[in-house]
Amino acid sequence: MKMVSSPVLEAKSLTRRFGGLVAVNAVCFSVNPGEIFGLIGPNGAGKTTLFNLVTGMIPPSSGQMLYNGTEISKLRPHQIAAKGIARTFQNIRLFSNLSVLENVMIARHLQTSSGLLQGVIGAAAQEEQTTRQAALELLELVGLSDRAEEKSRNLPYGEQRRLEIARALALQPQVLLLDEPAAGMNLNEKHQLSEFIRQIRDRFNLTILLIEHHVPLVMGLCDRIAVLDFGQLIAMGDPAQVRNDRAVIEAYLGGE
Ligand SMILES: Nc1ncnc2c1ncn2[C@@H]1O[C@H](COP(=O)(O)OP(=O)(O)OP(=O)(O)O)[C@@H](O)[C@H]1O
Repeated sequence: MKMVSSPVLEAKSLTRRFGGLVAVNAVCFSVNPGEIFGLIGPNGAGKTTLFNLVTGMIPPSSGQMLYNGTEISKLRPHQIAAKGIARTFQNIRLFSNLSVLENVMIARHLQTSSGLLQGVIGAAAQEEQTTRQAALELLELVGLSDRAEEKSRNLPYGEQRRLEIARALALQPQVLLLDEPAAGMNLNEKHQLSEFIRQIRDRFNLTILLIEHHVPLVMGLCDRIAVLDFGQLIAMGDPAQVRNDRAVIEAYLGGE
């Protein structure tokens, strides 16, 4: 008999209003362990709002978000991150004056027992060394180890995006949310990114949600795709199902 695993994430009629606008409207979906789950839709469809709901940046107006079967909708963003849901942002958010290595180490400190303060004052030298080593390994993984001492603001855009992913991975998440990870990348970089996302999924046993406008990347990478339009989920399925869905073609793909 085939084992059916329970979902890592489950949205139950998740709704978010901004005044009269329903940015996310009674959205239901679940994401299985190890899936790469894509979220697409026209500008303003509610994709980032949905990410903000999953990560606790904003509370839902109604509905629930479950993580491993437990409701997380009322938790603060740092509590949700500590539980194992990490993210990157559409507009890169790095500590621009800190080095590449420090950007990753700071995230990692949040996960270690003695915490940020002790790490900074060096009270836990052993742990500091471990944190540094782990951060360097992550930089190696994203191909940035030779930029470790550079201030992050000096990196080109594509490298800043990869640094953001390294920083999110430093939280040792179970779930990783990527908001337009390929934005601003050329075709070759997009290809590499796609391969990289698969690699980190396999290596860290991640479940990945990603928002992405580049349709070929989404279709080639994702196991399943959800399509939002005006806050509503208009389709969900594997890439072939979504590509051939009439409502999706009308709302989104037709304009590509
Ligand atoms: N804080 C806010 N206050 C008011 N309206 C908001 C807020 N955040 C988002 N919205 C509105 O909610 C709708 C959904 O926005 P959202 O950014 O989630 O869309 P999106 O699908 O991520 O778009 P894009 O692809 O352009 O990033 C839009 O109409 C937007 O203007």
